[in-house]
Amino acid sequence: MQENQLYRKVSLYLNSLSTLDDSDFTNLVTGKKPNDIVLCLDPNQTVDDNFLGATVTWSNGDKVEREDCRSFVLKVRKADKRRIVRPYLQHIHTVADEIEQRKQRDLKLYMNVKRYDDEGVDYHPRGVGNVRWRSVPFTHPSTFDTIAMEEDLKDKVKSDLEYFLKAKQYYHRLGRVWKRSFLLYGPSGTGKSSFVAAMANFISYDVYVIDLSKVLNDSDLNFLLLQTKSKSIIVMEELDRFLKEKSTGVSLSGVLNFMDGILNSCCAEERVMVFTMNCKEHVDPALLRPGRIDVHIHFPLCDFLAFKTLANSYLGVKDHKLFPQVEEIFQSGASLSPAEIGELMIANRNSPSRAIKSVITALQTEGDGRGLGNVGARKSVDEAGVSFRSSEGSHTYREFRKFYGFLRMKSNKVSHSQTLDDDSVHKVEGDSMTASDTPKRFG
Ligand SMILES: Nc1ncnc2c1ncn2[C@@H]1O[C@H](COP(=O)(O)OP(=O)(O)OP(=O)(O)O)[C@@H](O)[C@H]1O
Ligand SMILES: [Mg+2]
Repeated sequence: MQENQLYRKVSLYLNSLSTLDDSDFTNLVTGKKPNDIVLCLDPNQTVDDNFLGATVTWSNGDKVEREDCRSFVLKVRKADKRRIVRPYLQHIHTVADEIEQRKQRDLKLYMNVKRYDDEGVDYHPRGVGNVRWRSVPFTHPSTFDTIAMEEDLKDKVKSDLEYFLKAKQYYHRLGRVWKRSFLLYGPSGTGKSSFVAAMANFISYDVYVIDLSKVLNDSDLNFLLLQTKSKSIIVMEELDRFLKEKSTGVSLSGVLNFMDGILNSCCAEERVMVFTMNCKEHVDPALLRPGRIDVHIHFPLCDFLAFKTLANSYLGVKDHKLFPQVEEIFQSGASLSPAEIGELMIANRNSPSRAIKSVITALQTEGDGRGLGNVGARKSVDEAGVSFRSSEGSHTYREFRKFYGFLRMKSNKVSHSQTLDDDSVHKVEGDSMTASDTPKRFG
């Protein structure tokens, strides 16, 4: 049920052969970029290749009953077969990997489609095109630079991702699936989805967005996971809403297994899983334990610092005579989401004063009091880099570490077994980061 990676590599390899240019005819296909032209082997076309002195011939396989099952046929002289087939296929792997490396990965955005239509007819009878993902080019412009967020927190996430990309052996030595899970939680319009796009652009991973309303049941969810490719971010948005409203055929245990079940061992390798919620207070704690969720990131409403970042991005102003008034209103407990502030600034982008006055008015009318619970988040984000809030407001950094393990950023030379005592100072040393995999109890 998974894509045959070798087919894709042979296709890349054949389309790179110069002998394809010498053919009497071939198919010209638009590549991923509008001005890309890709030569594609025609069903009735053969193309020769030479390897270790032997001539081999490739052609397209005949159409078999499954319309989506395409194939290539390789013809090798019997006398050459034993000598060249294996090294030749290795050669194809190498060349195809080099081509992929060279190509700026054109990211794709995959969305899952329903299994049955409204009349209950199976969209994907077994064996015929049962691919449940549809893809479009992923062109979201969001980057970590465009997200108004603590620089320190962004740096921590970037180094976490960079470390993850290089940590295959480390995870396997621990007997763990090489995957990383993030929970992004916070009110609407605070940048969660934009942050996912920034992550994808940062590590050049495709994005699979699971629409739980189109998932039939737990096994259907597993089937979708089975069809995802490595080097991808799998996103489950508004998970808290779905679990609360039970507006999906997927059960809590189905989600728990999706996050950390046995299927992960074969289909979650080299994947980043991201779950977004507006509020995690009422979510089953089993869902949030390390291993299911490795990093929690809170997206608070705006405070004055975030407001200034947005004013700089949207209006190009780093300071303004109205800023003291804005700061005072934020300190009185008013707040708005970055989305709301961003929209007001875009609407008045030609006049910074008018834009800032419109934000002041909005803070005084719609934003009054919304920021009261918000201040702690900023503090815990400052301190922890990975914020953590519970129903009684935000915990201090020390409490946070007691509950959810911690991200230790330290130089390679410090042994992994060392546990940091309560008073150790966290600092980023070198580029390695190890995350404790079992919650540490301190003190
Ligand atoms: N922290 C931020 N920095 C910059 N822009 C932001 C930020 N938060 C939100 N925005 C802007 O607001 C709009 C909505 O953001 P986004 O969709 O990421 O919010 P969200 O948290 O996913 O909202 P929801 O919970 O409703 O899905 C986007 O256009 C984005 O550019
Ligand atoms: Mg969103």
